[in-house]
Amino acid sequence: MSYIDKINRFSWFIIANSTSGNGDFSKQWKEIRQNLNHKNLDYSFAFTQFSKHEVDLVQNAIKKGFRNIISVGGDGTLHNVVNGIMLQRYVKTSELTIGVIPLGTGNDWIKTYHIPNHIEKSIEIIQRKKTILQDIGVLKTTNCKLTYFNNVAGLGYDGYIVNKLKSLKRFGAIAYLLAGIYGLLFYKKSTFKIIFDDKVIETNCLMTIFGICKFSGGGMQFTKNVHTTDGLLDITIAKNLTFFDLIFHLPKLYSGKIVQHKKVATYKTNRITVIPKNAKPFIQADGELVGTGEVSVEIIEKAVKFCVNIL
Ligand SMILES: Nc1ncnc2c1ncn2[C@@H]1O[C@H](COP(=O)(O)OP(=O)(O)OP(=O)(O)O)[C@@H](O)[C@H]1O
Repeated sequence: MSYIDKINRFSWFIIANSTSGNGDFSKQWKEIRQNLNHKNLDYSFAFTQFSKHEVDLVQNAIKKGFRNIISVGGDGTLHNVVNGIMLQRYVKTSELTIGVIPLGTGNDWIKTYHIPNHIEKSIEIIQRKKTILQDIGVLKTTNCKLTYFNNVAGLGYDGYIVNKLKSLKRFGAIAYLLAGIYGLLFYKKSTFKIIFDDKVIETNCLMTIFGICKFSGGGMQFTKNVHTTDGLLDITIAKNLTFFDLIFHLPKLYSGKIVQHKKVATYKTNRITVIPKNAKPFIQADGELVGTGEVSVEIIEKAVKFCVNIL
């Protein structure tokens, strides 16, 4: 074991995004440091200076010998930390552990694992270090650009909402609902050709979702029977759903019962391609915009360890 391994095996490297969420970051950071010190966790930290800076920060930390990373922020910060891990070549990704202290607006990934949106409780979960080796998805978009995701990705209406959210996040968690309603009024469906296993489905489509975990869009559930370690994507094809279908079934978007609607089909697969026929819809991954138009998706089984709330 090298000197670096020895000093960093139990150390955490914290990557903090001061722009996440709508809280007073300096107050939240003070509370985080007090809790970490109180629990005697050994850590170093860095603040992101610009969007996607997480990728470089995580790679430098791994290069220095850190194997445990804490993401302080929302789903976007975590998404970028995961991308940094998946793109580095210093160490096997499954040897790396991520903990999350949620400070974001939607904080959807933590909901699948019952991690509370609470600084002290989330640090307790990190300290316990009960981990799950979770699957990670990979999207291939135009020009063969690869983007990894740890929660939910999709294209169509959900991508349109993510694009709209940029100007609404200052309103806090309600931004997701406002963007959703805006999308219901203005988003135009198009025809998608969807290819997986031995199937080719061509349909007028509101959106196609690729799920690893359960929640997206600030607490909505579009996926069915999610298992985060089964090596399979949970596909939801929301076909010709109308404005009225969605408004009348709004509670079902949050309870997950929307997947039972006759215009919604669900599947499991490990590889899928979606080709929009007459439009270039936005593609989102974990609430971040990653491209437009055609996309191919695969899953990497049991790729990264996450600290989760298992008693
Ligand atoms: N210093 C920075 N300045 C500007 N943007 C940043 C900075 N650091 C990170 N970012 C970007 O901020 C974006 C949003 O962060 P994040 O998603 O964590 O917060 P959020 O949008 O409030 O939460 P959620 O996604 O859970 O709703 C991410 O794309 C991230 O790359």
